[in-house]
Amino acid sequence: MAFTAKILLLGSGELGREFVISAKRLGCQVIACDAYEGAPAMQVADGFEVFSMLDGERLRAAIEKHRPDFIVPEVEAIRTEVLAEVEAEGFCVVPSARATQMTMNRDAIREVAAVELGLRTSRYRYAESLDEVLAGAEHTGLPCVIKPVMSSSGKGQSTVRDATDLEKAWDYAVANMRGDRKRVIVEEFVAFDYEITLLTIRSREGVSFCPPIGHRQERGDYQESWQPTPMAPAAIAAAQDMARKVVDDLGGYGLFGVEFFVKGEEVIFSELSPRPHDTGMVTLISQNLSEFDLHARAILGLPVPEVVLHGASASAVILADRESGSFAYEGQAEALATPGAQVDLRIFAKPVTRPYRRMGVALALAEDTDTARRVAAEAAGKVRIVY
Ligand SMILES: Nc1ncnc2c1ncn2[C@@H]1O[C@H](COP(=O)(O)OP(=O)(O)OP(=O)(O)O)[C@@H](O)[C@H]1O
Ligand SMILES: NCC(=O)N[C@@H]1O[C@H](COP(=O)([O-])[O-])[C@@H](O)[C@H]1O
Ligand SMILES: [Mg+2]
Repeated sequence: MAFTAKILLLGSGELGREFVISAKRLGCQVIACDAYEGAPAMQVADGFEVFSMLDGERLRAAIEKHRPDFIVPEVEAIRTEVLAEVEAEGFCVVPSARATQMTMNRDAIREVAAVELGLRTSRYRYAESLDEVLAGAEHTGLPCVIKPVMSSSGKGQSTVRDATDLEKAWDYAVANMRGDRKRVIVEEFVAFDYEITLLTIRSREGVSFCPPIGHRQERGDYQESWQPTPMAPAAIAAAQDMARKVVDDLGGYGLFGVEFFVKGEEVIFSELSPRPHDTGMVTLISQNLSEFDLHARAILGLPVPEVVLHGASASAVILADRESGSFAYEGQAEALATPGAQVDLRIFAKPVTRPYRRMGVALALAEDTDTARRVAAEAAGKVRIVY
């Protein structure tokens, strides 16, 4: 078979699944990798490999076995030293080995953003012991947010309002971190008016942006997102300016999800993913090209036209509430018939459930954002996981 390019996907969750579909539509061959068999992206890929992305030897072996044209990270926690090595040997790491290295560790990207690029961020300190956590909280003040330097989707993250809870937050962060560095970031709690993800595309043609995505998080994990979200022109311009600086610094081609907090006139940089973002799943219904299509185009060196919004849209998550390896879905018909908007579903077909694990999303396209949010949430609520 003649493929346009061979892609090795590192991480095979729901974001990878949609990326595989986009890349395969453009004629790519995709080998999907993750730590467990039957991962969402593996189900739609040409081949798969099962190993931990943090296992450097297995990672290198997979790269040497498949010799892909593009290595596309889909998760944060990867043995990025191997990516730097293979990039030096001539492999193409998306968007760049440096981008994956910097964003995997909150301390690394924070230094780039706050120190090298001088972007506005929350006050912060790093800590490697309880004593350093206490000192960090002195510096940031309370409430503060404590996060392992390596984690995602809010894992190991907590907001501390009372100094007596700092020890619990430190223990929780250490118990839930990824990788082997016992280090946390202590951040000033930003009482923002709202937060956004600015999907930023860096391609051969330059840097471009999708309309800002608003979202709501619980336990550090996204619950619903919507697009567009009302934002003062000056605030959009400030966010775009910061996003451009960061992606130009990180380099390479692809789509990035750049996260900001907005408080009054102030736009505060939080962090970014050098890949499609979970809150960006709303683009599966809102845009002419989804964030996954845009990532694929930027990587492959194909034209990235201006994004056209179909209308006000929203996504809402479908979460599991317990551990199980035997379950089914019900209520899809009712969900898809929710009145007031065009509704769609993505069920990720993950093989097992866990409390709060994201199993699917409902999508809605409506007259206005409030309606889209309401319908998406209602539709998500109608999909039941029966154990
Ligand atoms: N300093 C802060 N002040 C106020 N809220 C915060 C702060 N840091 C994080 N949050 C809240 O927690 C959410 C998750 O934080 P963050 O994006 O840093 O975690 P994450 O684990 O990297 O999540 P993901 O991988 O899903 O992006 C933010 O979107 C925000 O709602
Ligand atoms: N915020 C990052 C994010 O949303 N990542 C997405 O979640 C998957 C892991 O899900 P799991 O924990 O249910 O296996 C990842 O593979 C990716 O698609
Ligand atoms: Mg985040």
